[in-house]
Amino acid sequence: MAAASPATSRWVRAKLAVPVIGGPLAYMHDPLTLMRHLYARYGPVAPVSMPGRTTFFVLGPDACGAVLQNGERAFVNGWEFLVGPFFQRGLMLLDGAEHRRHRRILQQAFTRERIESYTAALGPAIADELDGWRPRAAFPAYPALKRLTLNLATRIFMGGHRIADPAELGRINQAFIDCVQAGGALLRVPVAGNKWHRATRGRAALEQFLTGQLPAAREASGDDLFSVLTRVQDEDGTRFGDLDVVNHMIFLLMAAHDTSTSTASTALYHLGRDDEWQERVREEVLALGPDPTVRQLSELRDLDMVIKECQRLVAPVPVVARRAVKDTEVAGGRIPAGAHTAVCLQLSHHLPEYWSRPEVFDPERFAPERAEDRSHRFAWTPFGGGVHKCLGMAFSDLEVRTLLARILARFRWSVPPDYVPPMSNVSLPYPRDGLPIDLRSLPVSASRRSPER
Ligand code: HEM
Repeated sequence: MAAASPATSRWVRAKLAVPVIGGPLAYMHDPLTLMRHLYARYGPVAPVSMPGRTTFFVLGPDACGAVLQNGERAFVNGWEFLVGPFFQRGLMLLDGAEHRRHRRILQQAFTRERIESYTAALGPAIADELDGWRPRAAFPAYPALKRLTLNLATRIFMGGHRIADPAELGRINQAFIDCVQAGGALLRVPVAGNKWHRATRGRAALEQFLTGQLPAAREASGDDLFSVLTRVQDEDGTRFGDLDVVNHMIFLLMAAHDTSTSTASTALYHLGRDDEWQERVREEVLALGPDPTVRQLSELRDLDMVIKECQRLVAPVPVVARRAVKDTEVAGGRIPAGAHTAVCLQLSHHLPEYWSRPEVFDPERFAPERAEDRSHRFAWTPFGGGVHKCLGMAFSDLEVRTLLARILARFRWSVPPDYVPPMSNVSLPYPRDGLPIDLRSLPVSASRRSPER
């Protein structure tokens, strides 16, 4: 791979040289530059000093694939350290036999029929939400998308138990933000007002809210995820207890809205810079007529390529966390027992060995004729791999497609050609400035063909 430029290498080296907090500082400032620098300097396994520990960064698709597949059973999940207290006992934080047992039960809530029933409500729900968007210059797209996807997640996943009161929704949204942001906290004990403290309060608010709704969800026998989780069972008839349902719901609601928001906001940014692609996917969507079904949307080729390209350029989960349980070797690099390990999915998406001009927005690279994502089994891994591979992949694909299709059918937007959003990388990446876009309604003649209600 091309070495990091001398200026960026100098910059990363300067940050890394700061004792104890240099690693997190370099990561938070620019994770991709850090990963490039480490890969050029150390190869597939690079030690980085973090507060209280050394974390081994795993770089490149061979090494990432080996850790994700975990053939030697040398790794367990490493999320506990980052977000354990706030997403405790969510599926991603479980291991071994317990993880398998919970995943088997949870899978019953993500069968094809269940996903179809969740997604049937997506179109009208998104249309409702978009009614509240007021087109203008510098429309803050990121917070609008985040509100929208959290509303969708609570509406689709919690059915009748959805949060109707905007103030309550605001509190719940903030509680999720606080829990996710704690992952990047340098001080990992609660001190009044710090990140850890806010996350502890956030977790308590989420537990209180969901526990309060639980009896109604049990009674309802509805088709929403919350009710379904109270009923699903594995082949031996094992079901979740109340605490399990609450723990899984907190993780699922977080997983379901932050990641989809990230993909949708990357798409608004790149389509806002590229009129040709924006028009091309709009034409594809409008050709389906006034009310496309989720199934029709799932067959759109250009929209598919755009979404994949956005998830390549900005992986919503840039790194997944593991911990070594024995001394092991990964792609020739040594990782000692007990070491925290950061599997750098994002770097694989940007390596010129696997992608032509990797920094360019070029959805056609996913077309069958080019299929750059097939250059390596682990070249494109926004959803991870191995036993923890994302359970919500199919749902999220349909959600993001429906969301973008509805936006394309209703609005046209742009960003200045030289605008690059300043990203926060404290936890999951998001544009710190709210991603201001110039949002306009489409002329009625165009939107008449749109999938409005
Ligand atoms: C663009 C959207 C999404 C992306 C990029 C994404 C990414 C990921 C990644 C990388 C992992 C693996 C974590 C690891 O290996 O430690 C994961 C796990 C998971 N995701 Fe997603 N996710 C998305 C949407 C969703 C949605 C919508 C849901 C639920 C409705 C969901 C539920 C889960 C669950 C339950 C796990 C844990 C699986 C396990 O540990 O067995 N995700 N996701």
